Amino acid sequence: MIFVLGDKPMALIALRQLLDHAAEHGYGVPAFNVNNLEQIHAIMRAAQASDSPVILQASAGARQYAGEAYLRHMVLAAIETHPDIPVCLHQDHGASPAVCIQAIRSGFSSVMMDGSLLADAKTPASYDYNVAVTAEVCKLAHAVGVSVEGELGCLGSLETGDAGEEDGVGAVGKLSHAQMLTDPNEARDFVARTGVDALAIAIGTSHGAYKFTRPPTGEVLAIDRIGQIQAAVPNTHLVMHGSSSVPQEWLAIIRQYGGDLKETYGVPVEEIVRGIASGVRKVNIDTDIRLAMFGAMRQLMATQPAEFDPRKALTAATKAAQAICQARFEAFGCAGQASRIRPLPLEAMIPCYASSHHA
Ligand SMILES: O=C(CO)COP(=O)(O)O
Ligand SMILES: O=C[C@H](O)COP(=O)(O)O
Ligand SMILES: [Zn+2]
Ligand SMILES: [Zn+2]
Repeated sequence: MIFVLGDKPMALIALRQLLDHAAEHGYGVPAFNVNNLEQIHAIMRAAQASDSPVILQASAGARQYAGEAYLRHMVLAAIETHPDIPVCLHQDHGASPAVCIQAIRSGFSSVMMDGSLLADAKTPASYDYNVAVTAEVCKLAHAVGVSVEGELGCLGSLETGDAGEEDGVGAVGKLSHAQMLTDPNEARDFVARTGVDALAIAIGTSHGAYKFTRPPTGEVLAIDRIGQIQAAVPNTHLVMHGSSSVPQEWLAIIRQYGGDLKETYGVPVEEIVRGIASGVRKVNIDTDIRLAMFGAMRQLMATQPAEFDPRKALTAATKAAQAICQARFEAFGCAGQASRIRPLPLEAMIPCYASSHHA
């Protein structure tokens, strides 16, 4: 949506328009979680420096942390400050249609209805439940031009069967491999029955810092399955959750300055790039920003013990996060794309959803 404040145009974009562009030009867009001013600064500065379009995503927890109005106004401030950067504001892991409706009311241009779990965000849901809630959200969101991401399969570790609930979004207890790997045939049926614009898939990634106990092989990170899913739903944009790379450099800094993080490995950037070549268009990243910010703050506080201005620690954190964001924009092929996109008003998107799936 291009709208004008004073003499400044500003660009909010629907996820569908952004990912259609990414599909057409063969790149992927990182979707970074935001909770506060510094994370938004870091992402927007990295986007500005690399001419990249942006997906800012907020969890229900983020809106609770910041407060709905604060979050909304901080994102509006980002859009006002960077009028030439298309910004998609996306609800991450909406646990129910109600959460998605609240996000739409807040001005989000995209919502995720995560119906792979029940509304408690813990209990694996039936396929029929997932289809029903996702189709309901598509009907309501598309009517006002807002895009929808659905999810099929539960995120979890193929190494252990644990779903890993540390971020408050994830199944409890053990899951079977069948629950943790998206089935291509089911994906075809799911897309046809719901009308989702983007589909989050389960391929062995999980949220948080503890994804793999050793650098992942194809046994525990099923990148090859992405191609099979894409062949079944060639016009649907695929989404990888739990896609932090868990940089060993930041783990080392956190440990050096007193942190207690165990040995762990994330999703290598080159594996994400392979996923993008197979149809992944949105790549969710939260943990990497958390690790970089926390590492930078620990380092600053340990090395400058006389300092007491919180802005010093937060500036170090912002710079560390910005570097991670910029590296991901560049690796995923986003750099240079922002200036090639003309965001449409959400109203103009309404007929696009009704027409056959994706251009
Ligand atoms: O998937 C995510 C948010 O939806 C974030 O994943 P990470 O925990 O790997 O950063
Ligand atoms: O999907 C999980 C994201 O990392 C958000 O986590 P959160 O619920 O702690 O904000
Ligand atoms: Zn889920
Ligand atoms: Zn996620």
